[in-house]
Amino acid sequence: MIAVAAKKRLGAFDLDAAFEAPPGVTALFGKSGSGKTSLINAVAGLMRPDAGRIEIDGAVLFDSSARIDVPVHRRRVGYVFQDARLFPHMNVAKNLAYGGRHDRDRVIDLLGLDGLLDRRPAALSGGERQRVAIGRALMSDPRILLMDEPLSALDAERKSEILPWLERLRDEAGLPILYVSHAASEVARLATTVVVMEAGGVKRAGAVAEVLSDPAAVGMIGAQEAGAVVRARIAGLDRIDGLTELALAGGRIVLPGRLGGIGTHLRLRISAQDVILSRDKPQGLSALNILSAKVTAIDEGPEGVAVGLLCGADRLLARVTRRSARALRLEPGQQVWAIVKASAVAPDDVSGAT
Ligand SMILES: Nc1ncnc2c1ncn2[C@@H]1O[C@H](COP(=O)(O)OP(=O)(O)OP(=O)(O)O)[C@@H](O)[C@H]1O
Repeated sequence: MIAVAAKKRLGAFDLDAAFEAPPGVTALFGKSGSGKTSLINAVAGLMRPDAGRIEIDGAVLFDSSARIDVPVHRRRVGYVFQDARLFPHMNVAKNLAYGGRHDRDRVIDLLGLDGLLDRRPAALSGGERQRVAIGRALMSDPRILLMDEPLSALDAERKSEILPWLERLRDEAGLPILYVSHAASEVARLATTVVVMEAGGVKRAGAVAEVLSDPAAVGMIGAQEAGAVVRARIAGLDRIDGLTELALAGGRIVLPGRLGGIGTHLRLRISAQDVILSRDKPQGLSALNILSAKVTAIDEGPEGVAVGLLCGADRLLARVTRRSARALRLEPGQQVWAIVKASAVAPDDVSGAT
C-alpha cells in the first residue's frame, strides 16, 4: 500500500497531489509539466514537500506534521530514469554491484541479464541498458521502485522488447512500482492503478480498467489514446487464416495473429476509436466481434463523444462523432451493439493478464 500526499510551491507551479494505491504498478499519468516527476522526487526524498505525508508499505518516509523526513539514502527507494545512467567504464556486473548485492542471482534471472554481465554499456541496446539500470536499482533492496518514463528514450522496437520484462518485474519482484508515463498504451499494459495528474493535482485515481474505460477520463487521456482494458482468454486458434479467438466476459472477438496458446489469459487494450456502435444488430456481418452492450455513461468533449459500455462484466469505451451520437439517440441504460474492428489491436496492446 502506498499513500502519498505532497504540497509544494515550485516557482509559479503549485504541486498539491494525494493518492493511495494497492500493491502493483501505479502509473502517474499526465501531460508534460503536470507534476509527475516532482511527485516521485518527493517520494525519493529529492524534493522536500512544504507539507504532506508519504508512506510505503507501513514505512513513513515523510510526515510534515510529525516532523519525519527520512534522508534519501535511508529511504530504500530504487530510481530508474529515462536514460539508464550506467557507468560507461564498468561492465554490467560491476554496474549491478554498484547498486548492492541484494538477491543478485534472482535479479539477474528476473531481468535476463546473465548473458550481458561482461559487456560495457556501449555494447548494449537501449532496452538492455534499461534492464541493467532496473537490476542495479533492485540490488539495493528497495522498498519501492520509482521509474520516470523508462521507455521514452527507446524506439518502438526496443519498447516492445522491454515491456515483457517490466510485466515480469510487476508480477514477480513483489515490490510496489511507481511508474511515470504519458503514454496511455504503456499504462494500459502495465498499470494496476492509474493516477491522472493535471496542473499539479490528481484529477482521477483508481484501478486501470475503471479509469481507462471512463468516458469522463477521455479528455485527460487524449481522444486518440483513449481505450479500455479488458481481460480475455484465448478460446480458439485459426491456424489457416492466422487468427485468434478470444473469450471476453461479454462475448467473443477474433483478432489477427497468433496471440498465445488456447486457455491463455490476456490483458487487452481496445482503443475507443476502434469500437463502432449500432442500435440494431448489424446484418450481413459475421457474428464475430459484435458484442451486446449497455451504455453506462456519455461524455461530450471537443473532439467528439465518448461512450462507456458494459459488455457482460467488461467495460469498453467507444468514440463516436456528435452526429452519430444524435443519430443513435444514445443515453445511459440503452442496449446497443458494439462492433470491435478485427484489425484493431496492436501487438503491444496484448499482454499476460494481471
Ligand atoms: N525547482 C523548480 N522551480 C520552479 N519550477 C519547477 C521546479 N521544478 C519543477 N518546476 C515546474 O513544475 C512543473 C512540473 O514539473 P514536473 O517535471 O514535475 O512535470 P512532469 O509532469 O514530470 O513533466 P514531464 O513529463 O515533462 O517530465 C513544471 O512546470 C516545471 O517547470
